[in-house]
Amino acid sequence: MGEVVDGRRPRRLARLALLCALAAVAVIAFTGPHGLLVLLAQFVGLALMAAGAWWAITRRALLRIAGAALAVSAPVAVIVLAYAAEVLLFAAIGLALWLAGLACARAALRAARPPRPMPVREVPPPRRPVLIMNPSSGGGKVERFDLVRRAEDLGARVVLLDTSGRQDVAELARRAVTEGADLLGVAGGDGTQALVAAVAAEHDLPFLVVSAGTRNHFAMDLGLDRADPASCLDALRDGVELAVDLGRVGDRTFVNTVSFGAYAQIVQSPQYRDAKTATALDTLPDLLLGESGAKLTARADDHRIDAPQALLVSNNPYAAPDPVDLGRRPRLDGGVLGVLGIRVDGAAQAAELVLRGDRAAGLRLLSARRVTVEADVPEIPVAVDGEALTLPTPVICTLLHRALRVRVPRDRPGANPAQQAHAHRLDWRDVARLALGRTASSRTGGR
Ligand SMILES: Nc1ncnc2c1ncn2[C@@H]1O[C@H](COP(=O)(O)OP(=O)(O)OP(=O)(O)O)[C@@H](O)[C@H]1O
Repeated sequence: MGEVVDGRRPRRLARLALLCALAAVAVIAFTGPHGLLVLLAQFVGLALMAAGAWWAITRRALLRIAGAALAVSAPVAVIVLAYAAEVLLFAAIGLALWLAGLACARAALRAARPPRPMPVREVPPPRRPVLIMNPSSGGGKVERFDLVRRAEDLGARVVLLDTSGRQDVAELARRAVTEGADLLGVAGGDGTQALVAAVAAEHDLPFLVVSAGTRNHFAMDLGLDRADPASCLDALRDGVELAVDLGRVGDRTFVNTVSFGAYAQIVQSPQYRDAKTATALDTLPDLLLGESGAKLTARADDHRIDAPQALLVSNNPYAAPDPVDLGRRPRLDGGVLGVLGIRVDGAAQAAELVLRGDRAAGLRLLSARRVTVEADVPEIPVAVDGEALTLPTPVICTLLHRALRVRVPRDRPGANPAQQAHAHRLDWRDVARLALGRTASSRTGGR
């Protein structure tokens, strides 16, 4: 299913992007020294905001309040300064032009290098599908979307989880296989998806994802509709198959992420479920300033990440940092883990992170086939697809390449290239090349 690419579209969009960017610069230049002063103040304001946020999360009592006050007042001060210097309107127009330029630049690169969709395979419909449904997921989406009746109408057998206790979901899935299931599916959160996906992969059975959880990150990156979980059931009658990777951490399977460090430690706390923000605010100062929590060292293939405060290992890398694609993976069949490590030691580094993004020294973005996490303690908290666990060190993460057959509906929003995440970082040199009618280079994000 090749898409016809109009060769002139990327060039037009790239020229429009450059025009918007130049117009933004011209508008600011037009305001003279006042405008330039406000522009400079914006960067200082951003740095102060980040420093204030750092103090707000790593200190307690008065220092915390002062930090929060700085984080809020810095951007307000920039707006007041722009107003006093009578350049507020021009600053707003300049910002709007700059954002429009960014949007056109991104669209130009996307048109020039459309994301390559994951290959699909034609398959006959299943005859004995079994779906495990969690009535508590997503605040009761199974009932709200009438998923049991709809699935049964399409010939599936539904196993409803009893959420009054903790059921062994993997065991339920294995029993369904013994009883002859030729497809396993889950309507529930990502943690439950991972448990059943492991059983499906073990038996080389197709797996069906119904986006009935709260976050549904796996469903999103498969291109499924998160707003309408019932649409995922279309895969039972008119489905196609994708072969995607499965992550392994120790002897467990994960579909999205494994998180180490501050986040994993916080979600372990018994108070976390009832009071998320209060627990995080209470624990973060000690965790981030190194007074509690294990000291981690990660090895991602040949790279070493020393003492990260937070480390995220993902089943395939996330898209290059971009406000539109943030939190999405362009593909799930690339055969590599994504690795993101953060180490921030003070307010100055927090400011650098905000101003320089993925170019900041405190942020490491890598891809690797194997990640080993060591610690100065025998066990560490690990969040696996959002589930809080404690694992013995060293913890090893690997990937099983294309180990899971996922049955998805033929028509799904994420199959549209315009909806797919982009793997490339926005580079204005590429946009300029496109505007001149040359092809953009094919660098990928990550370092
Ligand atoms: N194996 C299980 N047995 C019984 N109840 C379960 C089981 N797994 C989850 N639950 C219950 O179901 C609730 C919802 O869990 P689930 O992770 O499926 O959905 P969610 O939390 O809405 O989604 P997300 O994982 O995206 O946040 C949990 O709070 C838990 O009480």
